[in-house]
Amino acid sequence: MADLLHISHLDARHGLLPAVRDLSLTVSDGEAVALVGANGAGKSTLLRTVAGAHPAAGGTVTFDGDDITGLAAHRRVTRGLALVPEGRKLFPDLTVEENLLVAGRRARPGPWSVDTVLDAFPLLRPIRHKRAGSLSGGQQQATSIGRALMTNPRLLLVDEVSLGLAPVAVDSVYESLTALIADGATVVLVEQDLSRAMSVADRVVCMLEGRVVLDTPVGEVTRDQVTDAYFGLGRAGTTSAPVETPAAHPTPERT
Ligand SMILES: Nc1ncnc2c1ncn2[C@@H]1O[C@H](COP(=O)(O)OP(=O)(O)OP(=O)(O)O)[C@@H](O)[C@H]1O
Repeated sequence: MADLLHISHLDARHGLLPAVRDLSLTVSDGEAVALVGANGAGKSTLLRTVAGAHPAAGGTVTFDGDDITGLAAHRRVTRGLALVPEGRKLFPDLTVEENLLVAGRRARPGPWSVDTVLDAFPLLRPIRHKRAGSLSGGQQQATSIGRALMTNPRLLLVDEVSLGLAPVAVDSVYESLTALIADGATVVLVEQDLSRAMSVADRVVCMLEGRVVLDTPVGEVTRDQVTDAYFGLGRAGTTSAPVETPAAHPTPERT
């Protein structure tokens, strides 16, 4: 598989606070990567920096062979990068369909249209004329992913896929995501539910304090090894239960 995204020695800050530190990562065409890590590990900042929504303080982002480190976010969209942001960020007064159509105005040529999005996310079909602000969390997440698909991305970055969703909504969103991945979509998804993440991804990348501490094919790592990396326990290979630390997310386990 060819490299689609290559991140090299990337730094990103919030004021003086380093959120992403000297981070290097490659995503190949057709790969599904689960990006995991505790609260504050830098996952959202990394995705936002790749999408151009946050400035890089150092390093480079190369997409399909071109250095896009200084490129405006909307130009990255036209090159095929789409971000589903944390918190969905829909237009609450527009309907589902209108939210999709707005994104479609920046679309690259490709298979995605309102109809194909509604096929991929059947839960949206009966509510296509409802205001986005009136939807449940799961409906909003599906709309937000659909909106990103409308740009016909080559790489889909999805932040916090299941955060705040009811279990039945998580099932539904993942059913659609799984089908997209099976269809060959290139996806990086940030997910706090490790089991979920590992069930759909080819590779798992774990961040801790702005750095990658684990980057491995899903089939070559146990859930406990990922949990250890997640908590910075440095004892990958053991099968001991996770230990709560103040920096850790309270619910890495799927309940
Ligand atoms: N807008 C901001 N202003 C200041 N600091 C920020 C801001 N956003 C994030 N940070 C800080 O940057 C670091 C990385 O945060 P980031 O949100 O990227 O991590 P994360 O892994 O996505 O965590 P979470 O799961 O909580 O979203 C944290 O220390 C966080 O407090």
